[in-house]
Parts: sequence; structure tokens; C-alpha cells
Amino acid sequence: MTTLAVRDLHVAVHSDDEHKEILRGVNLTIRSGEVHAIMGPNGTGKSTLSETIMGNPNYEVRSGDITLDGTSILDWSVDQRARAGLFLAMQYPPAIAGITNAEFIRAAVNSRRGDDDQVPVVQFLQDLDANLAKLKMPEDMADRYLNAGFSGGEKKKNEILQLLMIKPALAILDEIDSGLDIDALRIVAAGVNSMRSANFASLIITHYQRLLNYIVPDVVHVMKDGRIIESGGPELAKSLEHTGYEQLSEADNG
Ligand SMILES: Nc1ncnc2c1ncn2[C@@H]1O[C@H](COP(=O)(O)OP(=O)(O)OP(=O)(O)O)[C@@H](O)[C@H]1O
Repeated sequence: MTTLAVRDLHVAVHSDDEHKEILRGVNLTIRSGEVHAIMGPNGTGKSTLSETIMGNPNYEVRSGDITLDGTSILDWSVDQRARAGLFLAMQYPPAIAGITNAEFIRAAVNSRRGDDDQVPVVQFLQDLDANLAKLKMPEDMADRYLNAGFSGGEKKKNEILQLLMIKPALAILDEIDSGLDIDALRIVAAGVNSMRSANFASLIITHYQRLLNYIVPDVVHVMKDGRIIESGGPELAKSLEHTGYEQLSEADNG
């Protein structure tokens, strides 16, 4: 069982000429078995939160804490966080020439499993083929360089392929629905839903209620101006579709 807690988190971003505070006191607790969604206007800090949880050094934690099962992870490297079970499906996954998709995924799977428990090659390939089929991805996508020349939708599916292979304890999915056609959206959502269990937690960042019709979250949060200003059940996402974000104010922040 895993509990990720974010406590009064203030984060600034390193840019050339300024140190702008993007997150201004975020509080969030996600436990195994739960799926949380974060919605909110553009530029409000959703990706900043996900990158900070994963340990991207471009984001500077000014104050507050992020804990995994009660232990602060602020000093942990990205690698340590990944080995502890955190996973980020990125909004803009980078392409890496020279490393095939299969090599990358195998290295990630083995890193998560540890030196004493490396995945046997045959088992890895069987698992990979099964998950490629599940996501309706052509088999040759495993042998292509990571994300090189992948379409927008293929990149998103590939992030979910990694999710299914690595089997993290807590997955942050940053706009995995953007750029997906309707069929791909269903396939990706089914892939995520197949991971749902008492041992898996997820934080889903999305702009669209539509994704949440397929992956029904336990909790929906609204982030605005670097804070979570409202939390509720799946019905909150539905009402936002009608009302938008304008009427929500920071005064609602608990
Ligand atoms: N590396 C960076 N350099 C400069 N500004 C940055 C950087 N990263 C993020 N920001 C700024 O921080 C703010 C929050 O960005 P972030 O990507 O977290 O928002 P978001 O809520 O995920 O937005 P969207 O819904 O549009 O994806 C934005 O104003 C963005 O321009």
C-alpha cells in the first residue's frame, strides 16, 4: 500500500530571467486504490505539480513537503522515485534516437524490479506483445527508437504501454487524452482501468470530462492559480463542463 502526500507545497520554476512561484500551497493525499483527477485552467500549475512529484530539477520546492508513506522524497532523484513506484506519463514525451522502445521499457521494468529480480527475456517479450495488442499498437513500434517519429496519439499510447509494463504503484497521467481519436481514447482508458486495483493509485490531469466518463475518478480536484481550490466527486467534473472555472474562487480553498 502506498500513500503519497503533498503538504503546503510551494514551487518556483527556474527560467532564464525570473523565479516565478507557480504552486502556492498545494495539499493532496492519494492512497492505493484511489484515482484522483485534477482539472483547471491552462497555466495554473498542473504539470508543475506532476513534474515536481516526479523530481524534475527545473522545479524548485520553496517550502512544504512531498512524502511517500510518511517519508519525505524531496531529496530523492527521479530514479529513486521511479524505483519506489512513482510513474509519470508525460504531456510531451521526448523522442530518444538510438534507444529502441523495447530496450527502454525493459530497462525501466528491470530498474523497478531490482537487481535480484530481473525480468526473463521471454517473459518480457510475451508481456510486451500482449500489451501492444491490448493497446492496438503495431508490433514494430517496440523496435522503433523511443517516440521517434511517433504521431501524437502513438506517443500517448506508448506512455500507457510503459505504464502497463512497469506496473507502478502510483501513476501520474498528464493529459494522456490530448490528441487521441475516439477509439484510441477508449483503448487508453481501458488500459488504465485494467491497472486499477487495491495496490494501484493514479493522478489524472485532464481538461476533458470525456476521459472521466471512461476512467471514473474517486476524487476530482480543481486547481487554479497554483492551489487546489475545490475537491469533490466525479459530479464536480460534470458541473465544471457546464459552469467553467470563472465562478470558482480561491476563497473556496480548504
Ligand atoms: N520551464 C519553465 N519556464 C518558464 N515558465 C514555466 C516553465 N514551466 C512552467 N512554467 C510556467 O508555469 C505556469 C504553469 O505551467 P504548467 O505547465 O504547470 O500549467 P498547466 O496547469 O499544466 O497548464 P496546461 O493546462 O496549459 O497544460 C505557466 O505560466 C508556465 O508558463
